[in-house]
Amino acid sequence: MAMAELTTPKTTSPFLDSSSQLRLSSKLHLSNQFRHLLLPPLHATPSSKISCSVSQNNQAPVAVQDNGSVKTKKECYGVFCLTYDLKAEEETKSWKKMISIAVSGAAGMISNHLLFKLASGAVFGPDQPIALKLLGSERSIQALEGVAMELEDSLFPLLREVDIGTDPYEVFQDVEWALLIGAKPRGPGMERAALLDINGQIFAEQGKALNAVASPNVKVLVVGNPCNTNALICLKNAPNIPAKNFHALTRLDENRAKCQLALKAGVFYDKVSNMTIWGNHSTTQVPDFLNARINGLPVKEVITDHKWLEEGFTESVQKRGGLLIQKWGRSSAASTAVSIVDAIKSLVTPTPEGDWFSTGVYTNGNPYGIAEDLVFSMPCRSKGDGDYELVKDVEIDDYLRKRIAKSEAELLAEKQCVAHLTGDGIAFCDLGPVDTMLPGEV
Ligand SMILES: NC(=O)C1=CN([C@@H]2O[C@H](COP(=O)(O)OP(=O)(O)OC[C@H]3O[C@@H](n4cnc5c(N)ncnc54)[C@H](OP(=O)(O)O)[C@@H]3O)[C@@H](O)[C@H]2O)C=CC1
Ligand SMILES: O=C([O-])CC(=O)C(=O)O
Repeated sequence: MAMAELTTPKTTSPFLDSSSQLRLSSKLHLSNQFRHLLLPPLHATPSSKISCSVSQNNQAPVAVQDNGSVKTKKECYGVFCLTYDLKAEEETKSWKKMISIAVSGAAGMISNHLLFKLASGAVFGPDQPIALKLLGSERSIQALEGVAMELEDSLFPLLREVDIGTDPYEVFQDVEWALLIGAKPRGPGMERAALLDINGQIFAEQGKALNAVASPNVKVLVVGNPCNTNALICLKNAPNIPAKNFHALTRLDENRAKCQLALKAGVFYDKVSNMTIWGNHSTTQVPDFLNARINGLPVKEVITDHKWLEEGFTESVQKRGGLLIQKWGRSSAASTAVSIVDAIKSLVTPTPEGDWFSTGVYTNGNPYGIAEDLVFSMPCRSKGDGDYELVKDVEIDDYLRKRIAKSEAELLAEKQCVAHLTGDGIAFCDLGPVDTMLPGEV
C-alpha cells in the first residue's frame, strides 16, 4: 500500500463545518485514498454577501464583505478562501443532490480532457453538483495528485469533492456513475489474447468492487479496450447490478461516422441523425448508412455513391482510430472524452423525437437475433433518466446482416478467450490476426 504525506496549509475558515476542518487539517495522509475537499459543504451558507480577492504580497487572501468592511482570513489559503461567493452559494439552494462519479485511469490522456468537462457542468448540467472519485495505481498516485491540484485551481463551483485512491473498493464506494477508462494499451508484438487477459483482469476486479460498494443502480461506461468484452467481464463480476446498466463506448465511432457522412454530403454534421454503430468497437464494427439520415432523408437518397458508402465510408470509420494514431502518435483522447460526454448526455437527457444513439449494451432479448450474453453496440433511446431502451424496428438488409454477423462472431470468440473471467468455464482463445485489431490497425 502506498503511503505518503501531503502537507496542506492549515485552514480555519469560519465557514467550514467541523468535519471539513478535520479533513483540511495540516496533514493529510495519502494512503490508498485521500481527499481534497474543494468547497465547503452544501448549505454552509454564511448570512452576508462576501467575495474574495487575493492580496498581492502573498499574504492570505482577503475576504470583502458587501458592507464595505474588509476582513483578513489569516489562515485561509487558495481555493478554500475563494469559495465563499454567496451568489454561488445561493444558487446551491436550487441545485440537485450531489452525485458521485468514479473515473478510472484518471491520470491518463482521456481523463485529462474528460474530468474538466465533468467538473464544469457540461455533462450533468449547471445545477448538478458532483463529487469526483479518481482511481489510479501506485505508479500514478503522484500524477493523480497533480490532476486534483489542477481541478482545485479551476475553481469549478459544481465540483464539491475530489477523492483519489488506488483501491477500487474505496474509490467506488456509493458511486452513481463509473467511467472505466484505465486499461493497458497494446504494445508492439502483443497478442490480442494477452491484452484481453491483462485488461480483463482489471475489469473483473473492478466489477467485483462495483458490485460490493457502488450504488446498486450505478451506471457503468467501459472505455478501456477491448471495451465490449471488458464491459461483459465487468458486468459478469457484478451480479447485483443490473446488466442493463453497463455500456461499452461506441459513441466515438458514431461521431466519426456522422462526420464522414456530413463531409461527403457537404452538410454540417448536426444534419446527420439516426446513426447506428452495430457490434464491436473494432474493425468489424458496422456503421449503418442504411438507416442513418441526412436532413431527415435516408442517406442513400442524399449520397448516391453507394459503392463509397459500402466501402470507403465503412472502412474510414472502422480505421479512423488507426489513422489518428499514425498522425498523432497516440490514440485519440480529446475526441474520446467528447464522445464520453455525448454518451452520458444521451442517457441523462431525453433523446430527440425519432432519433437514437449508439452504445454497447448487454444482449438480453434483443429483436435483431444477435447472440445473447454479449455486449453489442445497438441503437438506443433514453427518457433522460439514465436508463435506455433498444430501438426495435430498425431495418436490416442482407449487407448489414452479413457484416453484423462478422462482428458478432468476433465478440463470441473474444468471450471464449475470457471465459475464466466471466465464470463461463475454461478459456479457449482462437482469434484470427485481423480480427484482433482495434480500429485502424492493419
Ligand atoms: N472505446 C473507445 O472508443 C476508446 C477507448 N480507448 C481506450 O481507453 C483506454 C485509455 O486510453 P488513454 O487514456 O489514452 O490511455 P493512457 O495510457 O493515457 O492512460 C490509461 C491509464 O490506464 C492505466 N493503465 C495502463 N496500463 C494499465 C495496467 N496494466 N493495469 C491497470 N491500469 C493500467 C494507467 O493508469 P494507472 O497507472 O493510474 O492505473 C493509465 O494512466 C485505452 O485502453 C484505450 O485503448 C481509447 C480511445 C477510444
Ligand atoms: O485503438 C485504440 O487504442 C484507440 C481506439 O479505440 C480508437 O481510437 O477508436
